Amino acid sequence: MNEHTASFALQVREDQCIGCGMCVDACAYGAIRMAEYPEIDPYKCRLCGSCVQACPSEALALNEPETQTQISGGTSKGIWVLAETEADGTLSAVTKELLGKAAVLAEKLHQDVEALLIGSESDAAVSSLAAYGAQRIHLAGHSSLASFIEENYARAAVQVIRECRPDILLVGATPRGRGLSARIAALLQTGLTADCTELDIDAETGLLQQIRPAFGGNLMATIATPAHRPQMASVRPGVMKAREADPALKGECIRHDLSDFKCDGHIRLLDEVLETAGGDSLGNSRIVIGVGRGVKKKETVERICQWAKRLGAAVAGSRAAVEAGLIDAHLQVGQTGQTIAPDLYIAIGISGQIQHTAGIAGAKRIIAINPDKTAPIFNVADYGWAVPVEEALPQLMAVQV
Ligand SMILES: Cc1cc2nc3c(=O)[nH]c(=O)nc-3n(C[C@H](O)[C@H](O)[C@H](O)COP(=O)(O)OP(=O)(O)OC[C@H]3O[C@@H](n4cnc5c(N)ncnc54)[C@H](O)[C@@H]3O)c2cc1C
Repeated sequence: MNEHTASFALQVREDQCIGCGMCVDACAYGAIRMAEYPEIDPYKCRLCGSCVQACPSEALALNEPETQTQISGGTSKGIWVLAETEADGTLSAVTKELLGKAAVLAEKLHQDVEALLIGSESDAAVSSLAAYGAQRIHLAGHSSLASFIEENYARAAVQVIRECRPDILLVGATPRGRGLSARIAALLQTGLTADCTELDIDAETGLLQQIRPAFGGNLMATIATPAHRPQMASVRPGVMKAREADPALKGECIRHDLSDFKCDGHIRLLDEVLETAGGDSLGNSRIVIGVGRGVKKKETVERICQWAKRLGAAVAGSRAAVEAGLIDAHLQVGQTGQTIAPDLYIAIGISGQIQHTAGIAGAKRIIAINPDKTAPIFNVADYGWAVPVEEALPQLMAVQV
């Protein structure tokens, strides 16, 4: 067997290999190179099994359970958070929130909170990670990680994770984190529960309970990863609570040697374009006005936008409002849109289906404006006004702020 078999699911039985090279031809990913025996690149191999089928001498075999058990060995330790930074190098809000939850989990498991920061060694981010509770900060720096390329970041993360074997890895379900976490989980052959709304530890088994809405929000599913490590979960921004930062806290910094790190090579960054669509500002706004299908007219949405400007509020919308062309898709709030936690959410013409309210669960106060008194939005609203938007808006706009 070659060197990959201990940590990789595709085995090469050298004593059976006749050196025909049919596996090389069969591989659609260019993952096999013929030396004396086939050499598998674990980063390129997708475990599709084409080479196994093509091999006339049964010299290749997929051995998933054995590999996964080995990765899952009993030595996994540490609640890790995959840190994400903003363009200015500061820590993203979701990273702080995940560190807050990691501290709660770590206390239950008597383990440490650790953070993995890829590509950046920004002092601000490192001291911030420590201040928010990371006891150990793993830095994975390399020239090819200066810009975010998902494939390269995933490989770097996997290299460090294989070395340190964390028990749990939490990732922000941001546009970056979603793709990255999926790649990391696939490379490590472990499970990943995306978009968790709650995390806990099972008192009996010590397993991470990964809780999220399922079947269109009709039930809450609790998912566990009993046989693989790390147990991976992604969490949307705004769902968990960050703990207070303590600048006096100092974390241990561990720089990982990635000198022999090989980047994917398939993807080259040609240009970076600044995203100005405004979706980010939604997450940072203290007041958000949600537009629903009940608003009906574009002109009414424009008037709501004028009112929002006066209030210093951002405007978002329901999926039905997006589908009706009233609101841009990147401003959709809910299960398949953004999760927000403003101080005040004003829902206008929104019925309040679970798929929408899943995105505003963290809002401190909710005001609902809807002529239908039986609309479910009133069940979650702190204040309700059962009038049509056409009647409410002129009165709201007349109020001096
Ligand atoms: C898998 C899945 C994922 C989904 N993800 C999301 C998601 O991320 N976000 C999301 O929002 N939805 C999502 N949905 C859709 C969701 O189920 C609802 O269909 C949607 O939220 C309804 O939007 P709405 O409240 O604007 O429209 P409606 O349900 O049509 O409600 C319109 C409301 O406007 C009121 N109204 C009528 N006239 C007026 C008036 N003149 N003034 C004021 N109010 C008025 C009505 O009384 C009604 O309550 C998802 C659905 C599925 C199945």
